[in-house]
Amino acid sequence: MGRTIIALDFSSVEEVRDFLKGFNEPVYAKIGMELFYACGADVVREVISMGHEIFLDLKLHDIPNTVKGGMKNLAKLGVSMVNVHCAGGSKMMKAAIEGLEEGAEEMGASGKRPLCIGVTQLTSTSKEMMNDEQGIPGDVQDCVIRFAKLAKESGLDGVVCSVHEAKAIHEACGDDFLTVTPGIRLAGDSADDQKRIATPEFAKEKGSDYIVVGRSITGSDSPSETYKMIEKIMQG
Ligand SMILES: O=c1ccn([C@@H]2O[C@H](COP(=O)(O)O)[C@@H](O)[C@H]2O)c(=O)[nH]1
Repeated sequence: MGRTIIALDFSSVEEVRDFLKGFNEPVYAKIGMELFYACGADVVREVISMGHEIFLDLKLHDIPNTVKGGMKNLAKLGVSMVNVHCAGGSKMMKAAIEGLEEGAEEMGASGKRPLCIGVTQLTSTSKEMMNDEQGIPGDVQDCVIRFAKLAKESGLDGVVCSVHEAKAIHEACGDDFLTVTPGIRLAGDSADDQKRIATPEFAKEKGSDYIVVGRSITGSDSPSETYKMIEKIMQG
């Protein structure tokens, strides 16, 4: 599977089917709140049955017991990757892993624990927002590294961060610790609501393990050609 995860930010299964029809190869697809809240687990099962791999981006953030129960059920869907907010703390992150392990175990031989990654600071968050609204002083990178270390200590497999922090995270947490980086834009694209953006070329240079690309692919004239062009950069 590739290193470019396509964000399926649609509101109906028809749009998903129509979009994926244009791809003649299995892709790594991300299902987030918009699609999941509209279509539920059925759309996850359907996209998996088409041969695609799924990052289920629901960003759990609740008390440890609730996150554990939620993750136990998500593990039974057959997705490859799920996530939590690191701000939920180490107990919550450990509970997430326990839930995933229990869910995968209940699936028997067919159940492999999904990878679990922690959202550090959203790529739509700037230094000013972090300082003034969240009340966290300092640079975004310092906060992101602190969360990444906490996620690693809690047993997570990696983090969601921006490309700008990927290299420092690998230095602090090791090359095996995954960096999954949204906020990707092609040269000339609008940043939209994203603040910490980067091109696929820069993501490759900084060692992002996976990039997450939504609108630059879904809004392009030829999504499958744009995907192939981006994936070629990541594989290069
Ligand atoms: O910090 C984060 C975490 C998740 N996302 C998600 O990635 C995609 C990005 O979409 P674009 O259209 O490429 O901006 C979207 O589904 C977000 O929910 C993120 O952007 N930043």
